[in-house]
Amino acid sequence: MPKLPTYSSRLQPPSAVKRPPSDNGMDEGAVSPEKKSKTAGGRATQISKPAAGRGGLKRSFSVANVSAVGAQKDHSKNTLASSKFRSSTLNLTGRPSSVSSSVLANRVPTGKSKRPGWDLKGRLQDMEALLKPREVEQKEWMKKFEEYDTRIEALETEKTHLSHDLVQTTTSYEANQEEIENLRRNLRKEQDERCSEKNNYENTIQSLTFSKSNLERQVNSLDAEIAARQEEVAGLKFTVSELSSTQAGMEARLKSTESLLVERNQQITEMMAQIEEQKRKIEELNEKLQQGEMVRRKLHNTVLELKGNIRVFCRVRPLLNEEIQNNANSDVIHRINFIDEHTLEVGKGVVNTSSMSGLKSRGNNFTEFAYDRVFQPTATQAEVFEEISQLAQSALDGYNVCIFAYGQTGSGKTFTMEGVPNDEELEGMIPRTVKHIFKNMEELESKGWAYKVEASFLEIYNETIRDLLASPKEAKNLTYEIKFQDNKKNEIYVTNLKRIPVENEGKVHTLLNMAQQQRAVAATNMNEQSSRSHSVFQLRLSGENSKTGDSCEGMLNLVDLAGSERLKESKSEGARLVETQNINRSLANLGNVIMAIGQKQSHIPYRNSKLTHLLQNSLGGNSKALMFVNISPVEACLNETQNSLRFATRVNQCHIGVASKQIKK
Ligand SMILES: Nc1ncnc2c1ncn2[C@@H]1O[C@H](COP(=O)(O)OP(=O)(O)OP(=O)(O)O)[C@@H](O)[C@H]1O
Repeated sequence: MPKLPTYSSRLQPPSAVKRPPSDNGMDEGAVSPEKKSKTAGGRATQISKPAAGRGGLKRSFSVANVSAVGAQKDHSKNTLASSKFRSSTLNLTGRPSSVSSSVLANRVPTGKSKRPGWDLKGRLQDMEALLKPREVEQKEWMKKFEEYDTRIEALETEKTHLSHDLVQTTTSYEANQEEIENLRRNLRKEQDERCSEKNNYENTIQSLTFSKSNLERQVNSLDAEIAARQEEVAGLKFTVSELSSTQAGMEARLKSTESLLVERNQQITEMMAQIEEQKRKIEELNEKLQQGEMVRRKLHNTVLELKGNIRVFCRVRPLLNEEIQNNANSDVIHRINFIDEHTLEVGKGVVNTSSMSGLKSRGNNFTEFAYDRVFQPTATQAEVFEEISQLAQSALDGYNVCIFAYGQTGSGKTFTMEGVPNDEELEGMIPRTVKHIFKNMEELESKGWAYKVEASFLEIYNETIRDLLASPKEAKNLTYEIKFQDNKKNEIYVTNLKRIPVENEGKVHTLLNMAQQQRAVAATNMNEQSSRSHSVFQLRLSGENSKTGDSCEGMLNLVDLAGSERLKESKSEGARLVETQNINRSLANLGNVIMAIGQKQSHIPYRNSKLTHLLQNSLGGNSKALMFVNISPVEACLNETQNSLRFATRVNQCHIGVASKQIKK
């Protein structure tokens, strides 16, 4: 495309020419004053600028009055006119401009000489000749400009249309975008809904599938059940038919049974009569049994009476380990001869063990002692109890029974009475008696006897009574005195002393353990030894016979006496001396009481000691007593042994009368 002609600042387009607003939004009036002033000063500024938006069309023009880029078509027309005019501008100095000169130089007819200065006419002709092609050229240019203008106008119009289209397109694009967005949103919503619907359907399908499989299973089991029922029905049908035939047989048998029944009824009536006869016989036998029991009791009592109401058993304990060592490692007892099961002899002579008979022969200075029974060191607890078990029976029959162990300290009294705790073989007379009593109580139950058992356990130390079944806290500030229950019954009791009901054998063991603990506490607190006190275990047995209406009340006293050392032998002093004196006094009084009873004295000195006072009812005429005299086999104890044996002999010689049964009133 040809370049647009430039405008000369000096050849401005007519001011009347109407100019459109510039492309960049600035109209002619928007030309800065600075530029206007510059233009007014006649100074022209050449600006060469690409005509943007005009299809790459470039124009070069003066900005004397027009500063806007991309002038409109009117403006273009004016500028073209100016350009035509400018092109023909002459240098007023009489010389053509450099461009025009060359052009003119080109137009001056070659071969003609240069007109002289004065030939103005000629020169004017030359110039007109030169201008003529210019005018033609100018017309062409004008035509071209007009074409350009038309084209520009068309382009402008097209542009306007395009802008309008663009706006419309943008609007519709935006509307479309919005609609698309809406559609997308709707689509997403729809997708979500469909998705949740799909999940719901899937869940429903799953549960339906599960239900279906369940139902299938049910159907299967029902099918199986139906099959089983059908089988059952078939079986039942078979059974019914069988039963029907059986029924027919049964009916036939029933008829025969009925006749048999009549026969049997007759037999039963006969048997009933026989049973009545048997019952009568049983009652007769029961009566005889009761009478037999009474006879047994009487005979039992008579046997004991024949044995004597106070009996004495002597028990010699074995040498203990330490004593064996001191006895030249021998368990041979040198100072005691066992003659038979009733007799022994004790002395300082030499025992001859080499006699032909095998029996130890009597040496010099031996004294013989005879008792109801003599137990050698080898005698077991069970063997000893065998001999006293009848006394336990007497307590159940309603007698007062007293079993006591007498002997010096360490002679085996406690071993005999209590034995070794928790060792069945070595348990002593108290636990064995209790066991025997409860066993007999059970047997007597079948004969109509029911018993109530109460236990007390006390200790007499220095003539003071202490309750071994009461804790120190319970016993605090309590005094224990021996009193008569009432004058009629003559029953002795100790004030504040605990009486604990005993339902079984086990309870008695608990009480024995409790008593042992109390003794241990007392021993620690008061620096005393158990051997320095008398301990008395009492069992009250009240029986009633629901068949015969009989009743009885027995009392069993099991006494472990304090050591019987003589004052001289004990060499005690101070508090121990007082203890020993008290013990000796009470033991001597026990002997005196027994003597007085034996001699049937009018006054029995029961009240001279707490022990005899307490045992008054069990040492009197209507009681049965047994004394163990416990003997130590140690040579060094020989004197005490002899003293004990002498005391026991005195007791053994007493006849304390005929025991009488205590009938409960
Ligand atoms: N028959 C026996 N068999 C075996 N050991 C016995 C026998 N008798 C007593 N003993 C033992 O001899 C020792 C003294 O016995 P025990 O304590 O019974 O004498 P005690 O006369 O009660 O003395 P204390 O008056 O001091 O209470 C104990 O170790 C005991 O186990």
